Amino acid sequence: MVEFLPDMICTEPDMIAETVLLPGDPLRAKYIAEHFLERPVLYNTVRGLYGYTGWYRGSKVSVQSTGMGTTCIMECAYQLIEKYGCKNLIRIGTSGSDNPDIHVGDTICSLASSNLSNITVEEFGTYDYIPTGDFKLIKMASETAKENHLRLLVGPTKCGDMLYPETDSVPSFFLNPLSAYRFVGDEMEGAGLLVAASHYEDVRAMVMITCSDHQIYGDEDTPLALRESKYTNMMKIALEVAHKLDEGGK
Ligand SMILES: O=P(O)(O)O[C@H]1O[C@H](CO)[C@@H](O)[C@H]1O
Ligand SMILES: O=c1cc[nH]c(=O)[nH]1
Repeated sequence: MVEFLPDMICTEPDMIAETVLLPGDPLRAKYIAEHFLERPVLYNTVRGLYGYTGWYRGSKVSVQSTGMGTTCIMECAYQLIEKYGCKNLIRIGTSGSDNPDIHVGDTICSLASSNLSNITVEEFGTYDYIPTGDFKLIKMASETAKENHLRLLVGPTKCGDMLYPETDSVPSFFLNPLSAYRFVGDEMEGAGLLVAASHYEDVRAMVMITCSDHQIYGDEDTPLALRESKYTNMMKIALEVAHKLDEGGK
């Protein structure tokens, strides 16, 4: 077993389920545990990264908050996989978007996470590695959304280290050309999770996000206080996928 210091997740070996939902925000983890899970147990409070395990429709499911950024989610993913044997990692985050076809509240599933963060440069050098979501999980999410009459948009997303890039401090070539590629969402952890999971043959990962604010339709933005609780469609789809995986992936 690889030893990680400092630990981000400290609990007993069998406390965490094979399928883990991963919101960045610890209070979103708390909301899901309190509103969707039966008999939830808080198993982690290290660094305020709440982690809960409970039962959803008879299936054991965990919800572990990751904090913000690719480094945090990668460390969480490695610890979940190496120390706790987790197999299915599903991010459930929030995002911005500069795509005119996307609106605040839309639920998105990332096909591939185009990476503006330094993590892949460090690992792959000039080799253009493209972090992609697991096909089986994406297919399950897509079918689950359809079965439940929920809208789910599947497409490429962007992952960067800056939440609010300031136009006066970032060169315009960094910002503008990318908006022409019609990424469906823009967040800060997706590529980290997909790269971390790609190191393990038997681990699957998927990135789901809900658009919480929009670069074109700024008047639609979700108030901060509602960002823990508002994205229930994404939560339901992810929990149903976790349940299906527990039932044998049907
Ligand atoms: O809502 P979460 O999951 O934290 O995700 C998004 O929200 C944070 C920025 O507000 C970043 O972590 C971004 O990726
Ligand atoms: O990463 C994020 C998350 C929410 N909204 C954004 O604009 N970016």
